[in-house]
Amino acid sequence: MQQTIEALYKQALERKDNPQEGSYTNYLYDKGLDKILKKVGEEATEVIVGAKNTNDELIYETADLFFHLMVLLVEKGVSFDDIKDELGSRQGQQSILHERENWR
Ligand SMILES: N=c1c2ncn([C@@H]3O[C@H](COP(=O)(O)OP(=O)(O)OP(=O)(O)O)[C@@H](O)[C@H]3O)c2ncn1[C@@H]1O[C@H](COP(=O)(O)O)[C@@H](O)[C@H]1O
Repeated sequence: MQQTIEALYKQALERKDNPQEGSYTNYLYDKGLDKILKKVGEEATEVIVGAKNTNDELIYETADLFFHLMVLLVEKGVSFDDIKDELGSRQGQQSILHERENWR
């Protein structure tokens, strides 16, 4: 079974709107922003360590980081569309940069 990052975001949003008993996501919301930021920092570090070890470890830690990032976005009231818009706005910029490099 596969899970998209957007579906992960929606799940995190659903937990915010409808808290569930025993939910790890709700545990993070209850602890607050500093706890979520601490987890994002830890998971980002674990991605770096994982990348130095094995791809299996890198994949595992990346999934952890994505999950905690989605919780952070929900906590801060940033929508997934905000991220998609930002990424979309860079697509054009990137090709302009490449064109400039090709002129040199
Ligand atoms: N993708 C994830 C996911 N990735 C990681 N984790 C949790 O993140 C935690 C990270 O482990 P750590 O050892 O770093 O943390 P810990 O020691 O358990 O807890 P801390 O006190 O350090 O926060 C684990 O408890 C994992 O279960 C996740 N928890 C939930 N999800 C998704 O969110 C959905 C809803 O989950 P609940 O909110 O728990 O119902 C799930 O069905 C999943 O799809």
